[in-house]
Amino acid sequence: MSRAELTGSPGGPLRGRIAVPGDKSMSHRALILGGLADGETPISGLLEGDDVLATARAVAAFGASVERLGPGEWRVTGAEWTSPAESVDCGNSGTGARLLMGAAAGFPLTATFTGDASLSGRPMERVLGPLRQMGAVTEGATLPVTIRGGGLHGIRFVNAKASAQVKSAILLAGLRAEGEIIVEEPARSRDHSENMLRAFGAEVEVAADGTVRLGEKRALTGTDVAVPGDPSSAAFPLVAALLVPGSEVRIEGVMLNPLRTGLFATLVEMGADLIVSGERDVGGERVGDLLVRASALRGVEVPASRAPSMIDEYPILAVAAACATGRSVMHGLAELRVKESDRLAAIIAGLNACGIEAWDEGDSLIVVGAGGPPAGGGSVQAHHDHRIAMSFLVLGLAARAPIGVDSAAMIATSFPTFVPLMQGLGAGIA
Ligand SMILES: O=C(O)C1=C[C@@H](OP(=O)(O)O)[C@@H](O)[C@H](O)C1
Ligand SMILES: C=C(OP(=O)(O)O)C(=O)O
Repeated sequence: MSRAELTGSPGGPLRGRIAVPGDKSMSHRALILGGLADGETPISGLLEGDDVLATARAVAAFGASVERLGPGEWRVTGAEWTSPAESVDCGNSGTGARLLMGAAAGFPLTATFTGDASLSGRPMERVLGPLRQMGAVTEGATLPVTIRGGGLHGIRFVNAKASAQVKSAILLAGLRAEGEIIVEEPARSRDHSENMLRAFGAEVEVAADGTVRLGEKRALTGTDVAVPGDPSSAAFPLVAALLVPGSEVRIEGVMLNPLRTGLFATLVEMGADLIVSGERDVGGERVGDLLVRASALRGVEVPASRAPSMIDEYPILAVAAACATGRSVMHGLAELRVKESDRLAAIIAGLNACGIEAWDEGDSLIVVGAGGPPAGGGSVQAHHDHRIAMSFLVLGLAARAPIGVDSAAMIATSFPTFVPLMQGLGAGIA
C-alpha cells in the first residue's frame, strides 16, 4: 500500500470556536442560478472548494460573467447560455455535472461534459433519461456526455429514489420548457433548489409529500445570496469533538435546513452533548451555532427513511459508531455505492483495517462499537474520496494508535481548510 498522505494521531482535547466554509450544495446552485438570471447576483460565503470552482468555470464557459471579488465574495451576471468552445470539465462533482446538464438542456446549444476518473464512473442516466423525456438529445450514459438542448416540453417525473440532483436538473431544465414540470420523490430530498429558485423570483410549489411543481413564472432575476456554513463539513470537527475526551468546540453559522440535519439527530440519539443556539435565517435557510462536548456514545439503529437527510454523513457516522458502546445498524445505503467511491465498501475496509468489526447486509451497514477508543493503527485507503479521507483522519484522533490515509488531496473538493482548521482546534492531523 502507498505511504500515508496524511495521518490522524491521538492527542489532547480539541477546543475552540470555528466557522466551516460555505455549503457546497448552495454554492453550486448560487453560481448556476446567477448564471441563468437576468442581472447581477452577488454571492457571499461561497465555498471555494474544487467542486464549486469547476462549476464557476462551467457557468462562465456557457457565457455568464463570473467574477471573484475577494475570499468567498463573487458576482455572477447571467446570460443566454450558448455552446461552450470546449468540453465542460466538472472535475469530481456529481452535483456540478448533473445540475449543469439540466440547466444547459434548456438552451438550443450543444455541450460535452467531462470529469475526473471518479465522476466518469458515476451514473448519469438518472438525469439524462428525464432530460430526453423533455426533448433533449443526449449521447453517453457516463461521462463524457453530450447534450443537445432547447425546445423542451413538460414532464411529470416520478423518481424511484430521492435525489436532489435529479430533481434539481429537471427543475433547471424546466425553467425554459413549455408545459407542466412536476417531480415526485418517495422521500423528500434537500430543497435548496426550490428555496433558491423562489428567491430568484420563480414560482415553485411544494406539496406536503415533497412533490414539486414549477409554476408559470419561471424567469429568474439576479439577487443577493449569502451562503451559510456547510453542515456536511461541520460534521467532521463535530464528531472529532464528541470522540476526543475533554473536548469542547463551538461551530458557528451552520446551515440547519431540516432536510440536511439527519446526522445531528442521530448523534443526539446516540447520547451526544450537542446544543444548538442562536437560530436565525440566512439567505432563506435556517442557521445556528453548535456547541459540542465530548460524550460517551451508544450504538444506534438508523432507519432508511433518514438516509436522504444525511446521505453524505454515513462515513463520519460510521466513525462515531466505531467508538460507541454496542452495535449500530444503518439501513438504506444503496446510494453510497455510487458516490465519489463505493463508500459502503470503503467504510467497511477502513474500519476493518483499524481493528473494528463492520460488514454489510444488503444495503445495511453494521458496525460493532469498541465502547471507547478503537485500536487504530495502520493505513486506510480513501479511494480519492474526500469524505472517506476526512472520516478516517478523525478516527485517528480518537483511536489508540495513529491512522494514515493514503489519498487526502481530494479533501480540497469540499473542505479546503479542513487540515488547518482541525489543527487550530488542537487536532494531530499532519
Ligand atoms: O443536490 C445536491 O447538492 C446533493 C445531493 C446528494 O446527491 P443525490 O442527489 O445523488 O442524492 C448529495 O449526496 C450530494 O453530495 C449533494
Ligand atoms: C456525494 C458528494 O458530492 P457529489 O455528488 O456532488 O460529487 C459529496 O460531497 O459527498
